[in-house]
Amino acid sequence: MTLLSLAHVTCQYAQHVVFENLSFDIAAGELICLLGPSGCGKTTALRAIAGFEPITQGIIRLQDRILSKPQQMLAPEQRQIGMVFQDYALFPHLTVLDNVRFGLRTLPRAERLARARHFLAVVGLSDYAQRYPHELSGGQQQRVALARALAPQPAMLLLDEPFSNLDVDLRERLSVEVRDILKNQGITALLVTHDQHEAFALSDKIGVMSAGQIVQWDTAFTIYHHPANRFVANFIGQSALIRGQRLPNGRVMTELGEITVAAVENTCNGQWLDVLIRPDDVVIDPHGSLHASIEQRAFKGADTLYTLRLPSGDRVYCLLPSQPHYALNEVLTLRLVDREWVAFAVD
Ligand SMILES: Nc1ncnc2c1ncn2[C@@H]1O[C@H](COP(=O)(O)OP(=O)(O)OP(=O)(O)O)[C@@H](O)[C@H]1O
Repeated sequence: MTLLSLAHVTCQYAQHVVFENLSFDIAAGELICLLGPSGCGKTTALRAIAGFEPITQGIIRLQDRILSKPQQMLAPEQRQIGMVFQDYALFPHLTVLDNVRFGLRTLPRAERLARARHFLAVVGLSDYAQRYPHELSGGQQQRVALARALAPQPAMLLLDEPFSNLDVDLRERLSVEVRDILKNQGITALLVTHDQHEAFALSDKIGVMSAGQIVQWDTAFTIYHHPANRFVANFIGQSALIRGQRLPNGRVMTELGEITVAAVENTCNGQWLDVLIRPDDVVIDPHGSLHASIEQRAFKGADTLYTLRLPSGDRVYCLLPSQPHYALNEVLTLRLVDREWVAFAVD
């Protein structure tokens, strides 16, 4: 069942159109992430849904209620939408408990207290109820902000780069934790971020945005392994593009061998294609037929990302367990994994 729907929405600041004709639906219980580079319009989309920005075309609905249409905006506090911001936005002079209780003013006193305590327990902070925000770590503050947003039991939650002030390790851990909390609570949520690891960890589906448009809407797995276009291929994960030529048998001949690629629109025999090779597409195999020398390596703890130079001078990436640790300039014997490859036509 669709909970939130944006249909043909345009949003602009004076004459500057941030996006036009933006449409997507979010089903009840889904965790969706808008992911895209800085300036592509993610935050503006979130602010339009939250009721902080007017729209000049289209319609935004939450179930059967109209939230926004041109010249008509439901006030943010009437939308039944909770917000979690990048900077936590906690009240510094209120305790953790009072921060969570703050949005429940319409409830009877005892119920406010019980509800606030319940949501502090949901985010694992019951023991911190009497502390002040400055006595908490960044991750704890963000969990208080989450409890505060959940306490009024909104119809859905919007999260604006919620983990970007946290260090990388904590960011990934908290993303997974928050996903569990939201799933356990059955909350529908829309997150915006430019951090793909955050998006991967938290969301059921990702809408990749570029210049005000959604260019792919799918699971993280599909977006990573089957990007819809070159922009998505380059923006998500590490990618190498290897030139190949379509053969009469429909397969593609590349320096890495003859491979089968997924359908590419408007291609014919002899056409040049760029085949996407991910770091996990290349594996060490003593019986493999590929040889490449190590040009660079980036140690990542459990794995190492190697930049490999092929005989032609083209490069591919290869992610391997960090042991054994191969040396720079060492020549590795490799093969490609068995898969249907994604390719893009060369203009
Ligand atoms: N209040 C504003 N007035 C005018 N232009 C704005 C305003 N806010 C944002 N913009 C412009 O609108 C465009 C989209 O901004 P937006 O903040 O939605 O992007 P974003 O994808 O969320 O970027 P980031 O990841 O950097 O937050 C940008 O070109 C930005 O400069």
